[in-house]
Amino acid sequence: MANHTEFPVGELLLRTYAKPSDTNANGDIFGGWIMSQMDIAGGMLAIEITGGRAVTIAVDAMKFIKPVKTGDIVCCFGKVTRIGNTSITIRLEVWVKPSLREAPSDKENALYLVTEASYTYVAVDQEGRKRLFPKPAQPAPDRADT
Ligand SMILES: CC(=O)SCCNC(=O)CCNC(=O)[C@H](O)C(C)(C)COP(=O)(O)OP(=O)(O)OC[C@H]1O[C@@H](n2cnc3c(N)ncnc32)[C@H](O)[C@@H]1OP(=O)(O)O
Repeated sequence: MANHTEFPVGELLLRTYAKPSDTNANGDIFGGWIMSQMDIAGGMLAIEITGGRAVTIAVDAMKFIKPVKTGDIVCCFGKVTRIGNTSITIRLEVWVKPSLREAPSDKENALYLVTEASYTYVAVDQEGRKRLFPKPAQPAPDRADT
């Protein structure tokens, strides 16, 4: 997978927080909940870029790097890495800002990478059949990259 950097890839697509109801018996957040947030985040970008309905066809290279705790602020960043005829692939990263209760110092309060993956979406019509979509004139904005 891509090299890890100090900064998130692409733009901020979704920001939420992890609730006690999203935890497993160890008190860590379920991987499935994180995958779901990533799917929602990438799906919104896919709809924007393909100009209509889009469905998830594949998830690749999913890696859970660090656990997420209850109260953590969960930020999904994404960047389009491939545009096909009917599909697009988006690299998604989840970065966490620890719960303020547990992060007394500035350093501990910094964002850190917890999960990464590539999600592929297919543009579909109202009947759920794949559809062609016009390719964007230029790559999607990459506001978080400097
Ligand atoms: C099961 C669920 O409920 S999952 C949750 C939500 N997702 C869904 O419901 C999607 C269910 N899947 C489907 O309905 C169908 O697979 C469809 C309509 C999305 C696509 O059906 P098909 O016409 O058979 O797709 P096809 O195999 O031709 O692939 C379409 C595009 O996806 C790409 N693709 C297919 N498989 C993969 C894969 N494993 N990884 C990456 N891209 C893939 C193809 O390369 C093609 O892209 P391109 O046109 O840009 O070159």
